[in-house]
Amino acid sequence: MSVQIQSLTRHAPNASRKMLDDVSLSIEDGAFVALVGPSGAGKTTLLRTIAGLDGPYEGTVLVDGRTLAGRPMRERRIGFVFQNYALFRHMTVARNIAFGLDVLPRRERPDRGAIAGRVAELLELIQLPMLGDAYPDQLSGGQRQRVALARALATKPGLLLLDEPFGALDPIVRRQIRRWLRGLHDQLGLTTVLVTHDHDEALEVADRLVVMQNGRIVQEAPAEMLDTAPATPFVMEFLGEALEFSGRIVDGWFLPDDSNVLSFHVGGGVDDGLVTALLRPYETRLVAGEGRGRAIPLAGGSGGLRRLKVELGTREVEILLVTDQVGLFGRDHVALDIGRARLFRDDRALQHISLRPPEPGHGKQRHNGTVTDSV
Ligand SMILES: Nc1ncnc2c1ncn2[C@@H]1O[C@H](COP(=O)(O)OP(=O)(O)OP(=O)(O)O)[C@@H](O)[C@H]1O
Repeated sequence: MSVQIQSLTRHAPNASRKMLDDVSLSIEDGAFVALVGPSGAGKTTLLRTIAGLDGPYEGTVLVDGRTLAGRPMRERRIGFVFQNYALFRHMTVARNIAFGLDVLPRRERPDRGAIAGRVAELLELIQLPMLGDAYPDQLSGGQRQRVALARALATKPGLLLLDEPFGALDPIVRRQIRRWLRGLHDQLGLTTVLVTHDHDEALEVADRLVVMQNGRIVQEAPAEMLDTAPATPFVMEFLGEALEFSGRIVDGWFLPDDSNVLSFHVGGGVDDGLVTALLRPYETRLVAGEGRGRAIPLAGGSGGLRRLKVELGTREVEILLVTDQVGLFGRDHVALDIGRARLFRDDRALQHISLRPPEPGHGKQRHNGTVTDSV
């Protein structure tokens, strides 16, 4: 099932504040989309609006090309799972799963045998075939979460809306269940929208991320694209630790304010002026024999990366460096190469720079008018 949202705005009840502010989003049939962003960004509000649970709003929300208004819940083919999975404690797992079918009007309700068959099928699907007679209190958190998913799937929805469904689980179970969910999504041909705070979770499970902030969509893109070409500094920082360097563009070069950071060529067509450069700590490199910086190894680091403190003179930054640069640790007279930085002006990316392919000879840096090879 597809979802089309056009210019959606929602105000907080009895307030002029906008919970959603001119949101437009298109989710194609079969997509797995994650809504991410800080607390209060509007993720839950957007999800509930897609489900037709709340109103009123301005704009258009179409599910499979039709508005939900006036369509009874059971015709909408939408499954919902919330963080507090709220299974009925006095009902067995099987009765919980069957609930959505049991409450259908008589003429639409499958007969008892068909419901029992569907429940058995779903118990297999969630890999808990023996637990139909158990009660929720007898299950682990991860098992309960799978039952909640089975309950949402009982009426064969085409669209699955998940609001922080794994929030209460420990990290290991959380990782297992999200992989399982992704498999289920593919197997059943669902369209899934997942709200999560956790960008790692979103990156692992979803095809596309929608980053929200203050009721607006800041950027929507496949995960890799968000990291290579974040639209704003907020997106860059939301996705992981980032180092910030201020500077200026002059004649196609980025000239950093820190004297022990190397300038780099950004290509033509960029207006001169102030910019901010952001990059990941593991995207930096050290250049020996240039500048007056000092690199000091720190404890920690993983995956073949060592953590270092680099004293730049006016400030210090912590970077991650591949261990084969070990010869530089503890050396004076180093400079920092930040040629992989994304550049921003007025809080917006200079996209043509961020998306530029690596230039041949990357590593040739000009510093104080000279060109050196970086390590
Ligand atoms: N019933 C309500 N009345 C007034 N304001 C509300 C109501 N529900 C949500 N809001 C406000 O709308 C904004 C968006 O809230 P929402 O719950 O959608 O954010 P969220 O991104 O899902 O946050 P979280 O990650 O903390 O769940 C917030 O500023 C919140 O305070």
